[in-house]
Amino acid sequence: APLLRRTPTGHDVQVLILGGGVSGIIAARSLHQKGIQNFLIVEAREELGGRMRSFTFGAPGRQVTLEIGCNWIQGTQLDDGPINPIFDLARKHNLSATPTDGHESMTTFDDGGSVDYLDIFYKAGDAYINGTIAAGARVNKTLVDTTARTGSSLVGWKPMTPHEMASEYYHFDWEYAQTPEQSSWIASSWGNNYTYEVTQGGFSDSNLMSIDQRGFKHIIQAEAAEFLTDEQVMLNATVKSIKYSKIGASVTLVDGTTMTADYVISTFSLGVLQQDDVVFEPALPEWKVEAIQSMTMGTYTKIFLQFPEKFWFDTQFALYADKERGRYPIWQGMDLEGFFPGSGVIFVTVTGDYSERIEALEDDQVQDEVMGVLRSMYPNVTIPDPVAFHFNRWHTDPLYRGSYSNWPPSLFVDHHTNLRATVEERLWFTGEATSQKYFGFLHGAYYEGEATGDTVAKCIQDQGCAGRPHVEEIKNARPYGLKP
Ligand SMILES: Cc1cc2nc3c(=O)[nH]c(=O)nc-3n(C[C@H](O)[C@H](O)[C@H](O)COP(=O)(O)OP(=O)(O)OC[C@H]3O[C@@H](n4cnc5c(N)ncnc54)[C@H](O)[C@@H]3O)c2cc1C
Repeated sequence: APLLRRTPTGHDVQVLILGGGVSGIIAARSLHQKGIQNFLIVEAREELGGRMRSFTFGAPGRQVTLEIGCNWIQGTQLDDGPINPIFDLARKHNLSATPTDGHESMTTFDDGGSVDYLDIFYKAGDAYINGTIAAGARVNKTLVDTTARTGSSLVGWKPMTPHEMASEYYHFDWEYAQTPEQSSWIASSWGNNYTYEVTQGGFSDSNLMSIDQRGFKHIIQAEAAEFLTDEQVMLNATVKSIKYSKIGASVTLVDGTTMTADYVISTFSLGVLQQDDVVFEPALPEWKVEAIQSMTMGTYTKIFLQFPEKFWFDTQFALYADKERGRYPIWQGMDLEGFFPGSGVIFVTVTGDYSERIEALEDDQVQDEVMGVLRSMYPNVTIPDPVAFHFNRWHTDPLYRGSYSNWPPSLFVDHHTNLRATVEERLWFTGEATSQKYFGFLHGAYYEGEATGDTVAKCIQDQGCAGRPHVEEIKNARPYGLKP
C-alpha cells in the first residue's frame, strides 16, 4: 500500500510520477539516486512496464510469450560509441534476444505468390539512406523541412509499383508508424541517424528482438525491483484529473481518491494528452496545447496467428506487395531457429492509418483479410484456419491512443521544446515523445525519464526552480505575403 509521507509544505507526497512505463520508472530511479524517496508512481494497469507489454499466445499446450508492444533493442554496439541504455539493461538482467535483419533474411511476395524483387527492396533501402544524407545537408544549410515524401522524390525515389511501395514501406512506415507524407523529412532522418548510424553518433544498425519468456518487460520490472518499495507504487490507479499551480498540484483518480504533491511528472503518452483522457485544471496554456496537438501519434500493430504447423518461408522476414500500399506488408515467421521452433506462430505488422482502419473492424473480419493475403502468397498451399489469432488495439486504448510518437513536417523545434516544457514550475512532462533525438523509441523514454528525474531532484534540492522553458508564441519566419 502506498505510504503518504507529508512534505514540509503539507502535501501528501513530494513527487507524483504519473505512469509506470520506462520513463516513469527511470525518473523514479533518478530521484532515488539523488536521495529523494518521497515519491509515488501512479499506474492505471496492474503491472509496471507500460508499452513494454507481453502476453501469452497460442492454443492450450502450445503457448508462447510474445510482445504486443515494443520488441526490439535498436542499436547494439559495444565499441567506442554510445551504448543504447536499453541494451545495458538487457545485459544486466540477462534478456534472451535474437538478432534480426531484413536485409539478410527476406523473402518477397506479391498477390500472385512468391516473386523475387529483392533488387527493388535493396534499391529502396539505398534511396532511404540517400534521403537521410540529403536531409542532413539541409540541416547544415538551415533549409526548411518538408515531408519525407518530398525528400524521397528529391533524391529520385518515386515508388509507383506494388513492389516499390512495399519495399519503401519496410524502410519507412515500419519504423515511423506513419507514411512518408505524414512525416518530417529532417526529423525522420535524424531519428534514424541518432539511433542507427554509428558515424552520426548512433548506437548501430543492428537489432535484437526479445524472445524472453518472462517478457521484454522483465528488464524494466527487474530494474524497478532493485530500488522501488511497495509503498512507492500504486497500481490499478487511473488518473482522471490534475490540478496545478505554482505551489503544487493535486491528482484525482477515477475512484475519487485525491493526492497532493509538490511536483507532478506526467509520463502519459502523447496520444493520451491529445485526446484529453486526463483533464487539467486550469486548462493547459495555449502554447502547451499547440505543442501537444502538433506532434502526431503513430500506430504499429502486430497481428499474430498460430497454425497447426509451419507452411511458410524459412527467412526471418517476408515482404508482401499488395496493390494497396500498407496492406498486410511485413511478415515475420516465429517458427524458426532462434525464435520459437515448432510454435506454428507467424505475425504480420500494419501501421498508421491502416492500423486505425483495422481497429474499427471485428477480429473475424481482420482474420479473414489476413487469411486472404496468406492464401494469395501461397496459391498452391491449402492453408487451414489459424488455431489462435490476436492483435491489440493501441489507437483506441485510452491509456495509449497509439503506439509511439512521430514528428510531422509541420512540427517546429520550438513546438517540441514546448511539449517538454514545465507548466507553472510544478507540472513536468516526460516520456518517449519528449525526446528530440529518440522520439518513438524505448531509449528515448529512458533518457527522458532519467533527465526529468535528475532535473526535478535538483529543483527540490534548490527549493524550487523555473523548470524547463517554453516559447510563448511560435512565429512564422517568413510571414505569408497575402495582402487584404
Ligand atoms: C507496438 C509497439 C511497438 C514498439 N516497438 C518498439 C521497439 O521495437 N523498440 C523500441 O525502442 N521502442 C518500441 N516501441 C516504443 C516504446 O515501447 C515506447 O517508446 C516506450 O515504451 C514508451 O515509454 P513511456 O514511459 O514513455 O510511456 P508508456 O510506456 O506509455 O508509460 C506511460 C504509462 O502511463 C500509464 N497511463 C496512461 N494513462 C493513465 C492514466 N490516466 N492514469 C494512470 N496511468 C496511466 C500507462 O498505462 C503506461 O504504463 C514500440 C511501442 C509499441 C506500442
